Amino acid sequence: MVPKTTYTALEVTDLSIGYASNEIANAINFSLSAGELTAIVGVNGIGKSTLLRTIGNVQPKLSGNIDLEGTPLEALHSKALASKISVVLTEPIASKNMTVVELVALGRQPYTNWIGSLSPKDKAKITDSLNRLELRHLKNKKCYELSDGQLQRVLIARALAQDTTIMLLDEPTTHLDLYHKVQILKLLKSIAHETNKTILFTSHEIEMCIQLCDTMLLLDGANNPFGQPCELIGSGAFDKLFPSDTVSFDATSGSFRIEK
Ligand SMILES: Nc1ncnc2c1ncn2[C@@H]1O[C@H](COP(=O)(O)OP(=O)(O)OP(=O)(O)O)[C@@H](O)[C@H]1O
Repeated sequence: MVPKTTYTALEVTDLSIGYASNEIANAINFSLSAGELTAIVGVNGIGKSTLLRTIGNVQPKLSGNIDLEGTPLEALHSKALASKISVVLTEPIASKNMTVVELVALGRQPYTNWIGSLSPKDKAKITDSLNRLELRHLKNKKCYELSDGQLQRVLIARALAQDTTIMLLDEPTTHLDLYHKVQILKLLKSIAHETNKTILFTSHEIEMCIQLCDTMLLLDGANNPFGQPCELIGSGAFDKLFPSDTVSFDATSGSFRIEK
């Protein structure tokens, strides 16, 4: 277990995101400590994936600031960035012909030498990631032989092997059944708390996030409230998320109720 140190791992200030001149969301402000599990939630098309990709430097911001451990994102060179942020996106992977262990080993690329040979430290990180994601028995399987849930765990293992301060995941529980959704979120929580990594992910599982996350960012196209789930519930942040004649939020149980 990595000793807990609290410092600001990621700070987002007055961020505006979008595509070319098309602004999708603005006034995004939040700050994440090391060892924190945080979900970005909000309705379809509000900009959750766009925000995650912007923080991961996959696409440019429109304006505002993104600071990683006090350094502006744009001041970091790609190699330094790859040792600070790992990103798991929803796009299908091009390398399904690889074995599980080969794909996880790709996470070590920022650290390997010019011929890409793995040091004992690289091998230890790969083994640790496979163990933590319960993938040892699958390590020699081809990725195309895996179920969606198993592949999701492999992609998280690759990001974990990258050993970055911050892990970004776009909808890590899509396609999974209820049990495996909970399993993945609990796993992410244990990784964040036990290894002091900051994990930020997008999700539609708002009720699950309320129960399992340390903090949540609710993209709502207006104020984008951020805080601990209980604070967001207390401030009524979830109440207007969906049209109340269809779905309403019950603050006592922290769950949504379908209006019949
Ligand atoms: N490559 C792109 N070019 C232009 N606009 C885009 C692009 N990708 C997404 N958008 C638009 O940006 C907006 C936000 O999309 P985004 O995928 O970030 O939302 P989201 O909250 O993640 O949605 P969902 O919950 O449906 O996954 C949408 O209106 C979408 O049409």
